[in-house]
Amino acid sequence: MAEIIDGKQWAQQLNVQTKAKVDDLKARGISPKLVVIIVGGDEASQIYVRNKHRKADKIGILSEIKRLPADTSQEALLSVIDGYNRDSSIHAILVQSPLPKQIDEAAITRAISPAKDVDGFHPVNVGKLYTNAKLNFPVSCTPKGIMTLLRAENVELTGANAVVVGRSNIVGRPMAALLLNAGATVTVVHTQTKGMTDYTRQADILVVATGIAHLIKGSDIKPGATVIDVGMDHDANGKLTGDVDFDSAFSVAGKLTPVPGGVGPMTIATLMQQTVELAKWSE
Ligand SMILES: NC(=O)C1=CN([C@@H]2O[C@H](COP(=O)(O)OP(=O)(O)OC[C@H]3O[C@@H](n4cnc5c(N)ncnc54)[C@H](OP(=O)(O)O)[C@@H]3O)[C@@H](O)[C@H]2O)C=CC1
Ligand SMILES: Nc1nc(=O)c2c([nH]1)NC[C@@H]1CN(c3ccc(C(=O)N[C@@H](CCC(=O)O)C(=O)O)cc3)C=[N+]21
Ligand SMILES: [Mg+2]
Repeated sequence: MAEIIDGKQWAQQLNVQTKAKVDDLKARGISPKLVVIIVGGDEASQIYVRNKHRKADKIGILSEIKRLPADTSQEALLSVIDGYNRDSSIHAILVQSPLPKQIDEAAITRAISPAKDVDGFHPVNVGKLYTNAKLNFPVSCTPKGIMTLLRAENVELTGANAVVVGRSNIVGRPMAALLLNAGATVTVVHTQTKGMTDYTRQADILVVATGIAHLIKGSDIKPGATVIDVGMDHDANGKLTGDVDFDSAFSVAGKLTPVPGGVGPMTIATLMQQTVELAKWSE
């Protein structure tokens, strides 16, 4: 039977540390500030944005939500970003994905100042991550939060066989880079992989980020493995669930994150942590 990784509890611990850092910065006259830009009315996005806003408030981070209509042009969004890039009271900018079709996400990613890129999506920051630069720079919050979880849980990273399911810019790719930098042997599998479960069954650490509910079953998992479920999916009844079939995984895995209460809270806590880091690095 797996040990359940309590992401909520580890997130709370991180938030306590972050709050102390906010208090320190404030005593020195710096008030960390995050701006979240949301284009259109995607309901799931609204929930995440509200959660982020509430958490920032509790920790003492200033946060602003900029809501733009769904028909906002790319030019108009670029000009909003430019305003925030120039505003020295703002330390962190997040443009919530997904964006409407008329907007080129990659162009938006490149427009955010790398120094305010709290998602770590800018090619300059991705390059630093991929080259394992010994510098201060932001990293995508979900995989960075997963590394914090793995370390908090004392999961051996050096020489571990790590398999990442999914290759998105937000989760799979930065996750693979972080695990590689930590000394794991990393395999990334995706929709074009032949015999995907031959790989997952070798994984000491299995991170699943596909958006496919219950894609990974207990029989796809190496006994005793640490399984990190990033998925935020909905089952047939519309209930929030993960990419891992929890019930069958539970009897095989060594450690397992639940959905909700696993990776999600760590993502938000890491966003807060990184907002404060950006404020500090900007001094
Ligand atoms: N908890 C959190 O903090 C966060 C949760 N999420 C959740 O994580 C999940 C993934 O998000 P994201 O990475 O943005 O999703 P994307 O849709 O951008 O990427 C999904 C990846 O999974 C791969 N994939 C899809 N189906 C399969 C399959 N059947 N077998 C193997 N690989 C497959 C895709 O492969 P290919 O490239 O070949 O198409 C793709 O690389 C979603 O449920 C999302 O809601 C996302 C961000 C943060
Ligand atoms: N630019 C950008 N950056 C992101 O980081 C980003 C994004 N766009 N688009 C959407 C995804 C998704 N995401 C989540 C954040 C928190 C929870 C979260 O708090 N989940 C809780 C609660 C879920 C609930 O109960 O609704 C949990 O899993 O326990 C989930 C998912 C960030 N994302
Ligand atoms: Mg896809």
